[in-house]
Amino acid sequence: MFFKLFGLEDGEKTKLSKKNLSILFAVSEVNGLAKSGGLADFAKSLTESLVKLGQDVRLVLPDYRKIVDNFNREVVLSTRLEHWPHTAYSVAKLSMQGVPIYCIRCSKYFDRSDMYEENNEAYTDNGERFAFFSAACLDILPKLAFCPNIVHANDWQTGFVAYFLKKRYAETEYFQSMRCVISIHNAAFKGMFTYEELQYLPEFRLRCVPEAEISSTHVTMLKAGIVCADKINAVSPTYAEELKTELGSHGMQNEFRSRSKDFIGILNGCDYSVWNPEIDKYLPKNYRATYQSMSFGKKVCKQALQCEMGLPVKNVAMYGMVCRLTNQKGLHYLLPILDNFLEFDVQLVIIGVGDPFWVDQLRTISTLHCTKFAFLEIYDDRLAHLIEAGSDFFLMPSEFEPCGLNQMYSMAYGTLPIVRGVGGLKDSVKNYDSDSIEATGFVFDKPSSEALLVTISRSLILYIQNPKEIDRLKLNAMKQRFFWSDSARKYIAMYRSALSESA
Ligand SMILES: Nc1ncnc2c1ncn2[C@@H]1O[C@H](COP(=O)(O)OP(=O)(O)O[C@H]2O[C@H](CO)[C@@H](O)[C@H](O)[C@H]2O)[C@@H](O)[C@H]1O
Repeated sequence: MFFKLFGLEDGEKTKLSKKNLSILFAVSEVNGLAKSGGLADFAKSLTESLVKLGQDVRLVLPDYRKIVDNFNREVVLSTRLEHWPHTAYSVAKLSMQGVPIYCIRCSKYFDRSDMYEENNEAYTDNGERFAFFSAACLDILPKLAFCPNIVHANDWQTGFVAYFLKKRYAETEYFQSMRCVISIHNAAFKGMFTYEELQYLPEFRLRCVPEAEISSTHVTMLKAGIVCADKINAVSPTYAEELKTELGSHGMQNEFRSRSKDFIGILNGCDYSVWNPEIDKYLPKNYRATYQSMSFGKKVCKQALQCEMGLPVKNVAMYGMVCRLTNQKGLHYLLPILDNFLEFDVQLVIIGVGDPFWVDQLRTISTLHCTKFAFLEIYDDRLAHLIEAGSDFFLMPSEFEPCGLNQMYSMAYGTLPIVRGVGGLKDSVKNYDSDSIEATGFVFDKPSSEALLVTISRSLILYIQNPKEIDRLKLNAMKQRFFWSDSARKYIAMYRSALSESA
């Protein structure tokens, strides 16, 4: 079926399937080393799944200061980038769960407190930093004698990988059989810079790079990736469709539409070795998908969550939310109705870091409703797991959501997601109002606070009036499976189609 998706015939499928692929996976964060959000989960889980399916995958990321040095890292290369006058760099190699990882070590760019920003201000030289990283991703290949079939770029930070492969290395034999794919995790972040900021790149000195240009003064790294990659995917089928529309494309509908033949959606998976209430080391009580185990386990976890967040320990509907505090996550739908919502007999827990505008408001409202609403400005893995387990409902009223992972994590923990029907949320949550038998959560469509309030109220009424039905839905949700191995197979099909079409 996946081969059909890309128009390959069965004969070709057999021929191509015989050989495992080698893949360089270029990404700006990976869970376990450096994480700011879902991109890091994606990088770790997909590369591990590809390795389990027999592919030779090597990951490359910047060697940030925050990467803790408890791996046995070996420096395998010390070199410098041609055309990049002052920047010597080295490559430290480590291995995580069977995936070799090359860390690009360049103190000028990456030995800083954080990855992209400090005190909510993006680093002013991010263009230079990630242009350098993208160039280094390819520069290391002949020097390390690794000649992958596929270079897999992710989001704007590695958009120039595709550009360099297509342009800078077009005539270089070593690179000629390599093909590039790019995954779009969030097209709202485009990596927009002036030509001025990219003057280290000889190609940009004449200020005429149509592949990346969006005006006479500015370029975006994401556009370069979309224009130059052989294949493109968004992280859910619905987001792939949204990206071709004016409303959902973050202003890039023309670029996405012009590549529609090479553009598909592949839904992310859920890593059940990490997000599984049966084995989760962060929970005070583990549980599985049977009525007794789930209701007792979730009750203990709810009490632990209430204690930890300073809320009264009582049997009450618990709503949870864990996210980066940005406009994307729909806080502008939630905040106007919070006072109303908190008049009900409910509790709400939110943790997140991000925009001070949202932090201040959440803090103020939580002080006013301190017996019902706890907010912590914190990034904390353990608490994220406890919220998933101890809540009855998980809020994701996103403005847009390329895929979303927390709704999948919620379902695994028997916590019903309340989501807006966009992107991957639409593709992964079955709405109670559309199919009450198969339902795994609640979905609303209208981008409004009222629509969210109606849906939350509906979930609460069901919780109070028909707790057995809620438990049935929770068990439904726990039995859902979004395997990374399924996603990985679709990526392999995309890689093969990139290779076969250009062969
Ligand atoms: N305060 C906190 N404490 C602990 N953990 C926290 C946290 N805030 C966030 N996280 C964690 O960060 C991850 C967030 O993942 P998401 O996919 O929901 O969103 P994100 O928008 O970052 O990712 C983008 O990329 C991914 C991957 O493709 C897409 O699914 C998504 O739609 C797209 O926006 C989860 O693992 C979550 O638990």
